[in-house]
Amino acid sequence: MAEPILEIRDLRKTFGALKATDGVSLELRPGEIHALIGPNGAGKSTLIHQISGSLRPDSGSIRFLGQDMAGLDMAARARLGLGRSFQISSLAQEFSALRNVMLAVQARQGTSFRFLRPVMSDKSLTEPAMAMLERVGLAGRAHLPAAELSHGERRQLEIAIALALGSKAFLFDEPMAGMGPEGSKALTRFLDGLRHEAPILLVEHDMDAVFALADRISVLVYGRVIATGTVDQIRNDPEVRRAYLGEAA
Ligand SMILES: Nc1ncnc2c1ncn2[C@@H]1O[C@H](COP(=O)(O)OP(=O)(O)OP(=O)(O)O)[C@@H](O)[C@H]1O
Repeated sequence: MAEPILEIRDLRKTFGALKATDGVSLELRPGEIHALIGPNGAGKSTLIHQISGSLRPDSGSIRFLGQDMAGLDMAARARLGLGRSFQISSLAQEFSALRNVMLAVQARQGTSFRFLRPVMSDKSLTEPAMAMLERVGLAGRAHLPAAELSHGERRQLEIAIALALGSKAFLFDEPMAGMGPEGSKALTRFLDGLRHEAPILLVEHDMDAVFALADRISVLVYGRVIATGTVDQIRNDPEVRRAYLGEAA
């Protein structure tokens, strides 16, 4: 089997007496969407924060592309290709969608002396940025300020930025939240294709999206993974049904 892109071993994080992450191990493999589901407060976001580097684990290890992430901050992890779905507030709201993606292209190129040229006519930035916007279906909105985009369009823009940064794996924390049914369907189709570019660790409450997309699902309850398996295995797991899915699954 191919080497995992992301490998988490026995991760632990407590907040006072609360074991928010209680010995979690999981892997993200090339080409897969691995969904992380579980009830409110199970510790899904806490896990994502530890992987992205905004929260330090008490113990355990996180390896990305074979490298130990301990001691690396969020920016260093992003530079290595760990793409997080950004908080919407991190978009430069007054800048156009195109300009937002150009900033990411520029960050990846790490070029200097850029200031000698007018940025918006610099094709080495505009062309790749426009290509990313086309990929996520936002080319027609390229010149609108981020602030004027709809909720769903901002999500698409965040993904374009993650792509422009050259992400080798994506961490998405509830990308469907706040999307209408049409937006969710469109994003589901998009994520379906995105897995071939880079695998996705997907935290999501929308079970239709999870069941449509996931190659594997891990179920987190009280900070512990109680099951990992395919959609069918998880749907038919009696413990999962009891703890989370109920009889509706
Ligand atoms: N900074 C913090 N300090 C103290 N407790 C925290 C902190 N962050 C999270 N928690 C607690 O850790 C537990 C896990 O929270 P977390 O947000 O990771 O759950 P979740 O599975 O993402 O929930 P949801 O599905 O509602 O987003 C919760 O009991 C939460 O109250």
